[in-house]
Amino acid sequence: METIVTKEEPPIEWIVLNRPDKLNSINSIMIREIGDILRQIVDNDKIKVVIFTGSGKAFSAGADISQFKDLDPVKAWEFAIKGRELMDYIERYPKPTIAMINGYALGGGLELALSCDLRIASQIAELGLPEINLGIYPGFGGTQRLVRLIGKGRAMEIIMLGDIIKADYAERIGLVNRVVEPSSLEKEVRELALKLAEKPQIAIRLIKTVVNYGNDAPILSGLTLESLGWGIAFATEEEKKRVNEFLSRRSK
Ligand SMILES: CCCCC/C=C/C(=O)SCCNC(=O)CCNC(=O)[C@H](O)C(C)(C)COP(=O)(O)OP(=O)(O)OC[C@H]1O[C@@H](n2cnc3c(N)ncnc32)[C@H](O)[C@@H]1OP(=O)(O)O
Repeated sequence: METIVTKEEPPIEWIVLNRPDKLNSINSIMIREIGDILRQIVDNDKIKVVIFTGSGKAFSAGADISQFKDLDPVKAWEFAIKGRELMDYIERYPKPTIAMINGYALGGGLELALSCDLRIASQIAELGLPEINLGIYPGFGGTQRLVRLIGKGRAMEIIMLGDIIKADYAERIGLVNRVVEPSSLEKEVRELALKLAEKPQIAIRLIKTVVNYGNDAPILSGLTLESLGWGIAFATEEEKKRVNEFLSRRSK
């Protein structure tokens, strides 16, 4: 791999964006390599959680702007589709994903974090969608995912002004789940991942399916999906084991 470093630490797979001299900006090679590693590990049952982070002082400063100068409208469209399809794949990935935001998460970098299930940020992280300052706007799904995550008013402010915001404010508006000290970021994220890995994996997968597909559908369709998934959970060993354990403890 040229642009990422991966570390298998079962039950965790670490994917480290690794172009620190370019603040881990996302080029076509990185898009391909992230997709490749995710496809490689998707059937590996030892891996239960995927963590994305960046090397050096950034999570990622966004799409690689140096690639923009060669883009005509059709190539720009194709680049945006490739990036967006990767983000869609991450959002719908069958294993839980965490963005460990160690520094700048800007533009396409923040859009990658938005595709993850959870975002944990260092106190020194800075986030934003500054594309407007380049005369463009988020093209890896940010216009849609940010609105759904934090609401239209706040999303419009972030997308239209393009300001960089601090981690504490990002936590207050629900853009990140939690902010932690830089020195304890890795430890806290690892603990969170291990906690997630202990949960019944089929139920986790059902939650991801119901929440993600339900969120995009009219509420009655989402609720119907919820009921169907709920029924499927009753076909799992984990459900039987955990419900029986609970009931047998109470009958003693
Ligand atoms: C076509 C589909 C597009 C999909 C939608 C996505 C769009 C985008 O993401 S557009 C990019 C949005 N991001 C930005 O506009 C941020 C750009 N970067 C900065 O503003 C600054 O680098 C900074 C504030 C994040 C940090 O500043 P500083 O600490 O002073 O560091 P440098 O500016 O010196 O950066 C170091 C090094 O990294 C290169 N670099 C930084 N960001 C990018 C980037 N997005 N693309 C390419 N290269 C980037 C920067 O050029 C420096 O490299 P050298 O010039 O070789 O030293």
